Amino acid sequence: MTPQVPFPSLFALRHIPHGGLLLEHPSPTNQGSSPPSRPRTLFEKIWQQHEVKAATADHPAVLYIDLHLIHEVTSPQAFDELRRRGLKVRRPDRCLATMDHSTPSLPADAAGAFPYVDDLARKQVEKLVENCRAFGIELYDLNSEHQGIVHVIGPEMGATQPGKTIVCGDSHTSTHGAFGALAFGIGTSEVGHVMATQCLLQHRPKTTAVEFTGRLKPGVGAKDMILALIAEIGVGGGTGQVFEYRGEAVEALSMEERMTLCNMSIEAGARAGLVAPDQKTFDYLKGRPWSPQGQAWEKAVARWRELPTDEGAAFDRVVHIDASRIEPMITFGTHPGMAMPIDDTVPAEIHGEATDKALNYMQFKAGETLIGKKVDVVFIGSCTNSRISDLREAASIFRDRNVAPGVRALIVPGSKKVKAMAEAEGLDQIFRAAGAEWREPSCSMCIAMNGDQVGAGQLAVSTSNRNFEGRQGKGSRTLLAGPATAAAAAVTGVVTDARRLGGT
Ligand SMILES: CC(C)[C@H](C(=O)O)[C@@H](O)C(=O)O
Ligand code: SF4
Repeated sequence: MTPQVPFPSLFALRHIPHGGLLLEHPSPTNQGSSPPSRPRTLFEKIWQQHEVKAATADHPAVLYIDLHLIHEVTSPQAFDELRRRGLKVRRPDRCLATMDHSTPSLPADAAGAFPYVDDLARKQVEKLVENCRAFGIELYDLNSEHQGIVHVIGPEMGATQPGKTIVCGDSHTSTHGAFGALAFGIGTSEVGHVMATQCLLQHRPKTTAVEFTGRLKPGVGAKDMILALIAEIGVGGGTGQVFEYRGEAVEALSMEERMTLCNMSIEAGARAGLVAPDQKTFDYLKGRPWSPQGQAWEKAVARWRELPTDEGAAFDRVVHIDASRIEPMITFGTHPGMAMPIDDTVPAEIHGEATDKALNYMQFKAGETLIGKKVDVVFIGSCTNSRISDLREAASIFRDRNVAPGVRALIVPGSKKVKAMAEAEGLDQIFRAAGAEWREPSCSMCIAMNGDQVGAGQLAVSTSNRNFEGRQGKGSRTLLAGPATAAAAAVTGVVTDARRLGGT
């Protein structure tokens, strides 16, 4: 019997902009857990391998967690709770901590002191050092060559691997799904729970296959794919779901682009996003510090090859997007679903929701184009777009050009490793010569917790993932876009379609 799919009304009422890229239908069959001989999805395989105890009528399932990523913002109360109860971290070897949110993007002074924005930020970071030491957890602190944004360093270190369950007290944990890991954000009390038990109580999500058919046009990337998807299905379109991104356009993406895609799954409300592991995944992971080595590597790859969704496996829902029709995207409003092709005009409503309140905040009018709007700040960074490929894309536009007068351009690599790689290639020289600021790894202006802010009323083009009111600083106005669009805005001083500039 086909179960009810829980969100048809949203789709029935929804306005489908840009010529209907999307067709949506529930797939014919769907059952709960059953014998392994039945074709299974990637999600089901990981879930079944990690279900310590199945859900009952009044109790969620108990799920074993392979990797717990930790940062300074959502861990202090969890550690306090362990202390209060006299508990240890059950598997410190399955935890990995870094500092990113409250950490300065400027280097230490000559005496080795870091320029924290305030005492709270300093205390948060110091507390993490103290807690990781006390509980025996590996930490990449500000002096470590491995430090960086939590969702950048996990994959980079090879800690993120196919088939793992990965959690972190952070909503963009979905990023790690790019490797075929079931990865999702958890709350602070759950952080404590996982620390103490290495398990988590979870309600089983539904599955959605997001099929990107066809190939992307030149000048269109993973950020555009995910913004196009969220614009189509809405910020609630993935609620209660795990997305599996599939199809030709997804297979063609690099691992870094797949991370960009999975990163913003949560912005559609999805619990997690997945891409099936393939040769690109294995090639990316081979030889990384946390990756299996020697014979263990061959065994792991053999196991990982079993993970992709079986032929004929059923999803609860299938969404089709024609990738060949996606244009470079930009947001115009105050959530990531308020996004449109960069050449379009600002709509008066989206998904049946009037946009007037958002447009009022953004100081835009329905019917106008954003092309040519004067920009104050450009931010290239965040766990969405701060990896080496993003910086290369941006550098190709900055090369032999200058940041436009009156524009502040801030470029923040996602990790120390990304920074070192970029510097080895001379990308920092390109950015600096253009007049951009080249910073130290941190979340920086994505969330404005470390003092890097967009001023009140200023308009920013940002490669990050959230454009909520005040997200980048009180009164800040954010346009989310990919690295090429952000770089093009920096060098022209206005919102620009990067394809018109060349260089990408
Ligand atoms: C601070 C943290 C809890 C938060 C999150 O969960 O995502 C942050 O990373 C964000 O991007 O808003
Ligand atoms: S870069 Fe931004 S979105 Fe990513 S973890 Fe940091 S604050 Fe959250």
